[in-house]
Amino acid sequence: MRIAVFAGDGIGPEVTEQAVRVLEKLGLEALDLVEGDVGGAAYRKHGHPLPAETLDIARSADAILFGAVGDFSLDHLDRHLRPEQAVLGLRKELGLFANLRPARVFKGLEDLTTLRPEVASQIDLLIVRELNGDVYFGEKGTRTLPDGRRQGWDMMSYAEDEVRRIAHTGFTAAMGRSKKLCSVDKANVLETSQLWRDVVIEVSKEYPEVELSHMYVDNAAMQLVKNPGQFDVIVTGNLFGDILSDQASMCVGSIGLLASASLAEGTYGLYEPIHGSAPDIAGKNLANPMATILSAAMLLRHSFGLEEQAVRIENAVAAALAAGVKGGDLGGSAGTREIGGAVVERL
Ligand SMILES: NC(=O)c1ccc[n+]([C@@H]2O[C@H](COP(=O)([O-])OP(=O)(O)OC[C@H]3O[C@@H](n4cnc5c(N)ncnc54)[C@H](O)[C@@H]3O)[C@@H](O)[C@H]2O)c1
Ligand SMILES: CC(C)[C@H](C(=O)O)[C@@H](O)C(=O)O
Ligand SMILES: [Mg+2]
Repeated sequence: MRIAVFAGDGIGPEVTEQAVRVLEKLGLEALDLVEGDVGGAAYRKHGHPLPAETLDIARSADAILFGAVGDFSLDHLDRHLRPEQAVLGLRKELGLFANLRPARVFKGLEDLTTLRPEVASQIDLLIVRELNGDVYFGEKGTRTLPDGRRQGWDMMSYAEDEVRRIAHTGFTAAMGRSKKLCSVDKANVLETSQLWRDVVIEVSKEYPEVELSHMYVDNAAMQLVKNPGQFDVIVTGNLFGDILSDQASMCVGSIGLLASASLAEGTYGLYEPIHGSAPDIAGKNLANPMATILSAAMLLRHSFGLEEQAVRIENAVAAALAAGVKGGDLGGSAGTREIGGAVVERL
């Protein structure tokens, strides 16, 4: 089992190191980890955030464990050279169209979220975010209008096949959970969203057991705070899914807890925490590595079918939290390495 490890920038290397410790401790047969450069780190070394060598490594592997990319000191570069292009490029080049972002409250954290405990404790949801389309990948630019004003523009679009395949992912996920799917859009304003809604309704005919609902994204943001327990699976576009998943992370305690899987057709996937490179805490042993460790669990489950080992990791994280092992993000004092060690001990 060949896993590409792309640690990236900021806290990326710190949190990835702990996830690798966990994977190594499991004693998996034929574990083959191969590192590659991405993001700002790759730009500084090779002049590109996603060098051809890295893409080759990704293609030679069965799955990718990804840390984070982003470096504010490189934000002046042309967009195609900015660190974030590494993760965007991998998603597009490798056809990673389905982004699964689960959020649930771990035992013992009910009092640590920014919601009231009785509200937060209801959360066990999955955001299915489309990852290859939307305003992220449309044409974009800046231009000067005839009257001299500068204008930035980004084209938002979804083609029906793009909506259809993520809708199937959403319905399939709902079938495996409590058979409730909420499609989030902005169909009251956007044509892109109206097509999204129409296609989701068409696809729903193939899943008569699933209860489908629709919600506008502004309301969804509000409902996630008011009554998040109402959601099971949410399916949504690239931009709305990005925003709602950061919001969901605080509803369960911290962005340092939310893992994700970015899946292609088949078993190939990229697995990463939903957070970024957190330059404000980088290099200080302050980052919570649990989101990355939980992403490694998703990797074992989705790309290798190793359900038992995935559950071992998830249980070890839950046990560490229940024992009070918490980083600064959760009001505790455990450092990145200590948290990694606490999980490893409990595997
Ligand atoms: N997939 C990715 O690689 C990815 C995702 C999001 C942002 N980014 C990039 O990361 C950089 C920073 O972006 P940002 O500040 O908006 O978002 P961020 O997620 O990096 O950080 C937001 C806040 O959350 C905190 N935080 C994040 N992860 C944490 C962890 N594991 N433990 C404890 N605290 C944590 C940070 O300290 C910060 O205060 C930018 O360059 C952005 O483009 C990359
Ligand atoms: C870094 C950025 C391109 C990325 C996104 O917007 O998808 C990030 O915010 C995420 O959630 O993975
Ligand atoms: Mg994001």
